[in-house]
Order: sequence, then C-alpha cells, then structure tokens
Amino acid sequence: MNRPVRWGILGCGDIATKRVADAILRDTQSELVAACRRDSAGLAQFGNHFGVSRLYSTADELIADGDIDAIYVATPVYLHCPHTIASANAGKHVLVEKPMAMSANECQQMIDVCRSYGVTLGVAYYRRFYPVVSRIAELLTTGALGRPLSILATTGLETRFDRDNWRVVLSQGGGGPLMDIGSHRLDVFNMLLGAPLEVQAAVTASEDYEAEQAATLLMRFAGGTTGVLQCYFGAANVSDRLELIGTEGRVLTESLNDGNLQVITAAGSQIEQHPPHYNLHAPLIADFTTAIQEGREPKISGVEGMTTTQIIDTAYESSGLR
Ligand SMILES: NC(=O)C1=CN([C@@H]2O[C@H](COP(=O)(O)OP(=O)(O)OC[C@H]3O[C@@H](n4cnc5c(N)ncnc54)[C@H](OP(=O)(O)O)[C@@H]3O)[C@@H](O)[C@H]2O)C=CC1
Ligand SMILES: O=C1CO[C@H](CO)[C@@H](O)[C@@H]1O
Repeated sequence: MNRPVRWGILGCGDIATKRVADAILRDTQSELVAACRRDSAGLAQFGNHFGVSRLYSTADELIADGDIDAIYVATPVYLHCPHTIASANAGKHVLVEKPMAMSANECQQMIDVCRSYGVTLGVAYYRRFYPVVSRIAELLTTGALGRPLSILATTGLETRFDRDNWRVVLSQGGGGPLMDIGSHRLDVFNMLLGAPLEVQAAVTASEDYEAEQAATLLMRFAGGTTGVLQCYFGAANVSDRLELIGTEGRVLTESLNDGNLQVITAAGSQIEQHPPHYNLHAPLIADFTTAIQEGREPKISGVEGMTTTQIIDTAYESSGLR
C-alpha cells in the first residue's frame, strides 16, 4: 500500500479518546476516517472532538465501510475476538487492544482468521516501545548484567471498581488486574526473556466483585531465570516497579512509565533517563502502519499477544480461578 492507512476506531471510550485517536491523527502514514460506539451522544462528541464525520452506532456498519483499511479494536475484552474476526472477514487489518482476548483459544482463532484473509494483526502492548525497556534489553544482550537470575514487577491501580464495571466482571474482562495491567508486564517479560516454561499463581479474592483483586505469579524462564509479577486493583499508593537481577549487575525502575532507570554494573551505579513518547500509543501506531506498508509482521504480532494470554490462562488455572 503506498498511501496512508485509513483507520476506523471500534470502541470510542477512555483509551480511544485519551490516546488512540491522537496517535492516529499524528501519524504521517495514517488517516482517521471513521468511528463507532453505541451511545449516540458519546459518538457525536468523539466525532466533533477529533473531526471524524463517518460515525456508526454498530460494529457491523463500521466494519462494512469499504473505505476503511484498518480497524482499531478498543472495546471491552470479551468483544476483541468477535470484533477482530468480523473485521478480518471484511478484509480489514486489525490492531486490537490488550489483553488480546479472553483465552488463548480465542487468540488462536483470531490469528488463523487474519492469516487466512491475509490481513495484518497486532496487539497494543506498547510498553515494548519504551526506550527504558530497550535499554534493559541492551544491557541483557551485551552481557553487562551477566546471567539473569530473576525479574520482578509490581503494578497496581488505586481504582475501587464497582461490581458491574466490565473490568471486574469475569464474562466481560476475563479476570481482574492480571488481565488488565499485569498483562502489560508479562509482555515485557516475554520480550526480555522469552515465554516462561513454568507458571504458577495465587490470587486474592475481592470482597466487592467476582474478578480477583490481586494476583501473584511465579515463573521460570529458559536458563533458570525466575520471575515474579504482583498486580493489584484498589490498593493505596501502588507502585510501578520493575527490577532485573543478574550475576554481574542489576537494573531497577521505580516507575516503568516514567523511564528512570538505576543501572548497577561493574562500571558503577548510575541513574539513566529514558522517557517514553508523550503519547504512549504513537510508536505502536507508527510500527503497525509501517508493517502494513512493508508487508511485514508488526512488532507485537498476534502470536506475541497470544503468548501473554497463554501465561494468564495457566496462571488462572493454577490459582483455581478458572
Ligand atoms: N493499552 C492501554 O494502555 C490501555 C488499554 N485499554 C484497553 O482498551 C480497551 C477499552 O478500554 P477502555 O477504553 O478503558 O474502555 P471503555 O469502557 O472506556 O470503552 C469501551 C468502548 O467500547 C464501546 N463499546 C462497547 N461495546 C460495544 C459494541 N458492542 N459495539 C461498539 N462499541 C462498543 C463503548 O461505548 P458504548 O457503550 O457507547 O458502545 C466504549 O466507548 C480494553 O481492552 C482495555 O483493556 C484500556 C486502557 C489503557
Ligand atoms: O495500562 C493501563 C492503565 O490502566 C488501564 C485501566 O485504567 C489499563 O486498562 C491499561 O492497560
């Protein structure tokens, strides 16, 4: 394709309004041409704000629009699979929000259908584009940290969700903080160390809703590296910490999203600054449109997205939540 990719956004809620539309509008290889949500007032407001005139109140109408090349799926998790499959059936490329789907089984269906229609499939685990994550990968691959012994991430939201919020209704969100925010950190673990060979989990039940309120995962990666992920909803003053300990050094960020990194190696200890793009979705959109133009896989392909969902499936099964 040697013209800009024409996008339709399916699900114009929080993330589409905060970052996705802006990222598409600013991307030189993209045009934002259409949008969809069911609520007519919210849809009109979105259209006015971002200058989008083709507005649809059903997913079917958006997907049937012959002038759209790619659909950004930003609906709640239980709709990711049906919306991706319907879009691929109509010949549209799909960039789907995280977590990719409710289960690895759904992810496989999405991958198969996109392959069979020859459309590109990507997943919005944009933390892979953080300069701080690239820096940790560089320290690992150059051997500056020695043999990696363990990786640890802690993340949470202070939000106290109501029991009917889709993020904590199992049939809509698929789980709680592990699905919603833990998934991002698992994707970073996968990028740095590959998929874990073993996964075990324990979850803390919520007193207010059916999804877990906290989850802790213990993982073993190739070469014996161990990993721990802790994630929470509704906890005061939560952290966004990531630490990797190797035989020759250690890296620590107290805020993965800010990009400040403490690097301790044989060369000494220093604080480095690797801030992300001001719009975290911008590098994701740029990579996806370039992937379409070049006929290559995006950096976070359907297969990569499914790896994280496989870990989550195993974790929930081992914890007894599924
Ligand atoms: N990558 C990231 O950092 C982030 C990712 N996310 C992910 O993005 C996705 C959306 O999250 P978020 O924006 O917070 O959720 P919201 O609930 O704010 O938005 C979801 C949107 O989907 C629309 N929608 C729901 N059902 C349908 C349907 N059947 N047809 C068309 N539109 C529908 C809703 O509008 P209406 O009810 O009017 O149809 C709403 O606008 C989730 O997968 C979430 O995990 C979210 C935040 C950050
Ligand atoms: O990273 C994130 C920040 O929090 C959101 C919830 O409000 C998540 O859905 C999202 O993935």
